[in-house]
Amino acid sequence: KSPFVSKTELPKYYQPWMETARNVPKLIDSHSLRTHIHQMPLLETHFMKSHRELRLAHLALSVMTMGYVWQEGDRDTVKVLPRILAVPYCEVSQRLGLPPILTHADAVLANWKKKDPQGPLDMENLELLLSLPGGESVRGFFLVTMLVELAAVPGVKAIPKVIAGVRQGEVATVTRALDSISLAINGMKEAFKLMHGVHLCCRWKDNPCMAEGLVYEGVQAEPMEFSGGSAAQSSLLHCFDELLGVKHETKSGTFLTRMRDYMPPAHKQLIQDISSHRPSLRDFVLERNNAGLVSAFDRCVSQLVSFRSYHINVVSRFIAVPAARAKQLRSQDQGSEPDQAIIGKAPTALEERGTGGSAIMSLLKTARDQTSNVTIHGPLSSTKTSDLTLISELSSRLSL
Ligand code: HEM
Repeated sequence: KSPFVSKTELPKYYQPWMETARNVPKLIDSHSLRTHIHQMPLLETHFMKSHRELRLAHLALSVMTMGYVWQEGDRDTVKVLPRILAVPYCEVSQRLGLPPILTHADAVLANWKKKDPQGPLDMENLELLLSLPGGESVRGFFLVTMLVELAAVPGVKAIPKVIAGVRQGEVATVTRALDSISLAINGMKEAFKLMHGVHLCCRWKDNPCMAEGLVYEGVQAEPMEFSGGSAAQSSLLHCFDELLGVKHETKSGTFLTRMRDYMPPAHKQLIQDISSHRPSLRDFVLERNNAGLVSAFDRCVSQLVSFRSYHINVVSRFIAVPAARAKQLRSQDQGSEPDQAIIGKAPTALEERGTGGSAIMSLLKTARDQTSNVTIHGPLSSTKTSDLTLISELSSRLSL
């Protein structure tokens, strides 16, 4: 079987889950999802055998849980997830080694299918298996992120070639494999350009609307806390960072390391394997001091920096600027009608976290700058210019 196929159906026994999960946006619209979930049967999880079935079940249970918690927006969240969801959700999560919350591995990696199975993997021919309220913007957000993942595939496949080449001392093999990686990272940035909106997945960790976390009824009496879905949970950049020897400083490093607990264990293991190989790629490049090899290495770093710069621009455009604008309007407290529209659309998550906006921008910027530090021929001059204008425009608004 091709690895690029998501499971789209569960055994018939699980129909109540799949039917409810497919209707989450509609049931939220009619404010009836919670009532609907209370009427579902408590299902056993042992009829699911394969990894892909479990991944689809995790996705379905995650979507229902997100809908259940946020049905009334962030003003009326719940403190307890009923056992009908909580018990099977935690069982499935445990079998997969994933936390019981919607992760990148659910919303993006296990959540798509081709409309025409013979057709291409592109936006027109892809659809989500399950969605959340937000229509086209949710579709675009998850599917474009999936296309970014897809663009990275030749790069990920080249990593073992780099490692083998380093072990065997083959400069030409390593150079060629590094070229595939920089090409793939460039492709990731190109795919990212299809992104036209945002969707913030909510969390019950460090979230003022759910300061006490969430009790998973029938699992444990104490509330649990989990971070929300984010592409920081994608293994891609972690893999490339480890290969190139990028060392993240304490704060962003702690965050990124925590995000690895939100990945399927095999992904986390891959990152660890890449990081533990010796001699390290960077040491090999320094030791051989071959001009072609050094520039292939530096091109990879440069592409990774450029991807992170583009990401910073996207986050500025879609989150930080609208959040700052909405905050400003809200503090004036009497917006005109168009102003109210801006307030309504802005992602409140950042505003309400107070310093959250600037903390996130600073985390992203630090991660980008740490990447730039691993070049052999010194920090990259081109890296800081592309988002400089936006950042300085933002600085005044967000006191970065
Ligand atoms: C509209 C699209 C996107 C927005 C608004 C966005 C937003 C964010 C935010 C706010 C963070 C900070 C950490 C957090 O709160 O989780 C973050 C981190 C991160 N995001 Fe995105 N993101 C987007 C798309 C993507 C895509 C498509 C990728 C690549 C697959 C990606 C990869 C990352 C990575 C790797 C981090 C960790 C920081 C780093 O390693 O540089 N993001 N993103």
